[in-house]
Amino acid sequence: MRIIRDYQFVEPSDRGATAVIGNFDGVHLGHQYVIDIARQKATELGAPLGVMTFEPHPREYFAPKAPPFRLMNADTRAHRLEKLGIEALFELSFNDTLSALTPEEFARDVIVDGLGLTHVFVGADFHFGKDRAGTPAVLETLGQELGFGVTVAPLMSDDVGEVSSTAIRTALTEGRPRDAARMLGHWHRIDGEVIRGDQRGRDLGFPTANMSISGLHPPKFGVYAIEVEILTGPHQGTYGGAASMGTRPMFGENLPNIESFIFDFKGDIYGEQLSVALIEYLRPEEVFDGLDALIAQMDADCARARDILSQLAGRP
Ligand SMILES: Cc1cc2nc3c(=O)[nH]c(=O)nc-3n(C[C@H](O)[C@H](O)[C@H](O)COP(=O)(O)O)c2cc1C
Ligand SMILES: Nc1ncnc2c1ncn2[C@@H]1O[C@H](COP(=O)(O)OP(=O)(O)O)[C@@H](O)[C@H]1O
Repeated sequence: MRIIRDYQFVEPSDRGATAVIGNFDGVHLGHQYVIDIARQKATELGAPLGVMTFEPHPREYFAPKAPPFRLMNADTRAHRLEKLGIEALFELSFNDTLSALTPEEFARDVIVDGLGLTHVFVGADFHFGKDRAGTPAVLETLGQELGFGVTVAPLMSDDVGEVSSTAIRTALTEGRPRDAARMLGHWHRIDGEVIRGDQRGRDLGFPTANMSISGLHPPKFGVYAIEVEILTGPHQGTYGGAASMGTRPMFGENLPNIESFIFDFKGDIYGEQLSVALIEYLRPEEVFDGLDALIAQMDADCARARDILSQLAGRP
């Protein structure tokens, strides 16, 4: 997958692609559905299958002080899109210039002159351009005037309701990772590097691989049954585990993070890339009356997590 960040400097060989336009936060089943529609059309046209997205997320750009809401960072999103067979990722810098373009300017400067797209795809609720003035209907008109194809995909829902990044965030905030997974088409994962903590875990008999969740939408704080993938280094593989997400109130005031105890594993994984899937919420973080009580509860958490993981029939 080629990543193109500046719409004003595009190799001639990268022109002529198709692109699904959106933020793709979570790369959920709704996103995958539009990508499937685009894949068919791209094949028909003999054009590369592309995605146009924005970094930072426009909401982060307009409200930089608002609490973090993203389900994934740009790297994880790119990785997921690549796995879906996207050939060209137009990850455009969302800045003063881009945000100030009117719908007409966006179509002319970015879609046509900049990227030379042949066909674009958007969801029915797509808005674009200064003041969100552009609608799918406006885009269709501009496509006719300027000579690019436009497909507007209907919004996807499942038996329970609309599939959206917002609904996924709510499920995670409420401690319902299985509902999030149903809309994502895969478990919600937190990806990142294993960083050093207070080196306390090993003394408790529960060494934990710590990862920052800074910049990400925080799922409900508490203890989870997890599946861990170690993506780099000599210990690569998939393991079960139990993790604590939050501020570790037993040990003073701490920044929120996720600490994963990996079952049946010994080894040094500092600095390695980990992907932690949230499977089931077990309980809130608590302050216990001493370390023995915490350790007894951690034993019980792990027994429960093992039980839950043993009953998983593969993917959600
Ligand atoms: C299964 C599990 C349950 C946990 N439960 C709690 C808890 O209820 N309250 C709390 O303050 N910390 C809890 N923790 C976090 C531990 O306090 C933390 O992992 C430990 O302090 C090690 O920190 P370190 O990795 O920075 O050394 C839990 C951790 C795990 C793995
Ligand atoms: N079963 C395990 N689960 C998680 N980490 C483990 C495990 N066994 C060894 N480790 C290693 O121990 C480190 C965690 O030990 P810990 O005492 O909790 O220190 P820290 O506070 O730095 O996380 C992990 O980052 C990893 O390198």
